[in-house]
Amino acid sequence: MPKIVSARLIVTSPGRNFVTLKIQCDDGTTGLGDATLNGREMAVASYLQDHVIPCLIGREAHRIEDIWQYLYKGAYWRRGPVTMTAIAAVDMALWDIKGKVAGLPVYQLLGGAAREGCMVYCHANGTSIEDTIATAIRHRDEGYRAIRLQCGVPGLASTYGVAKAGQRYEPADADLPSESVWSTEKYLRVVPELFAAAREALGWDVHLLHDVHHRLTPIEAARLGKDLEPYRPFWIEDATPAEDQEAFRLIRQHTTTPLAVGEIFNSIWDAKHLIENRLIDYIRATVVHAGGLTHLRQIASLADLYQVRTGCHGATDLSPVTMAAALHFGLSIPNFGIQEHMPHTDETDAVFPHHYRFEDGMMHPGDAPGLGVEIDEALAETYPYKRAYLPVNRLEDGTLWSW
Ligand SMILES: O=C(O)[C@@H](O)[C@H](O)[C@H](O)CO
Ligand SMILES: [Mg+2]
Repeated sequence: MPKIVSARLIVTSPGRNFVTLKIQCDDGTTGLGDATLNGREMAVASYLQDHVIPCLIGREAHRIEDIWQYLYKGAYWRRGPVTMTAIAAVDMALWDIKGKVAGLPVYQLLGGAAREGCMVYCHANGTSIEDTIATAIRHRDEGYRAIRLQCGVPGLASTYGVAKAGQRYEPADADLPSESVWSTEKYLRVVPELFAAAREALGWDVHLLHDVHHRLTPIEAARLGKDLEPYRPFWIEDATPAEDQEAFRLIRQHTTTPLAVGEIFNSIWDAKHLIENRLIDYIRATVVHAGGLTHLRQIASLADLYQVRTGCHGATDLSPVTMAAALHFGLSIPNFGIQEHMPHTDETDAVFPHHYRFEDGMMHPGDAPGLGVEIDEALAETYPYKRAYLPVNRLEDGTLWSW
């Protein structure tokens, strides 16, 4: 049985910041785990370095469940994004090690392929409706079967998910959070126009998605869901802030547009009420922020009882290690729905050589043992950490609203 002899962190910024945990065993096997918590990266790095790594040394790497329970229950302070991201990093690295020792890709350890590949959706972000649709057409021609549409809002400056000409939002350049102005009224006028134009231009054979980024009230979200119904969106995401989960009942009473929630969830307890009350259709919890494969599997199993499917978060602030883990997971579970795919920069792909691949709108994790991702540490060192944040938004009168 391989024993853990060392564990260390690699922090690199080849476009965005990534925190990676590398665990090494006495037989020489190494495993990688993603520990990236966008905008709060160093908090997780410290949690691992100062508190978790000392507890790992000498443990049997194959005892994944026991180590998970030890880190979760032993912390006393259960749940929370920092804790659960740190546990996720350890968990991913241990599955990677188990796969390498067994000579099997992780999806085989999870039960084997339940489908041929994972359908992914990409992003079409534009400054205008025309611009967004031109990007969407390009992505469809690349083979994507599902596309998330976000466009600039006339009269508003750009913010995350809403771009304006000459003001494209660049998170990695912001040393402090940038501030933008938000207007729900203006936003709610443009999204149905975008979807109408998109169906006109793209037809009905491609799935269309939209992310609201938690910026609406329940009745506004209900209105948006109804307005989009004629265009059959695959989902609207994060329609309202999910702290108030009963809000989704109100949205549901008004619209059959499918709802996706959960990229900021870190525990099955965040998702339980929404799933058991059938208030959502897709759960977006991810490997990296929801306690790793060990815990995400529990969330997906609960969701499966209620025909809620997965739609895991996959933005570029989740590292290629998470992308690989998500694909092993998605390939093997019964209730996979869709996986987000925002391609990383070439620099990031070079730092994290990997075996996953995109073909014909689907992704596959590949058949290399373990997760199938490595890290080029010398190259990683050439991209030092740079503090970076998501933006914040205020209403036109200055009230702080959302990110
Ligand atoms: O659904 C998405 O891809 C966005 O909401 C991203 O999650 C955001 O950049 C934080 O990672
Ligand atoms: Mg989102």
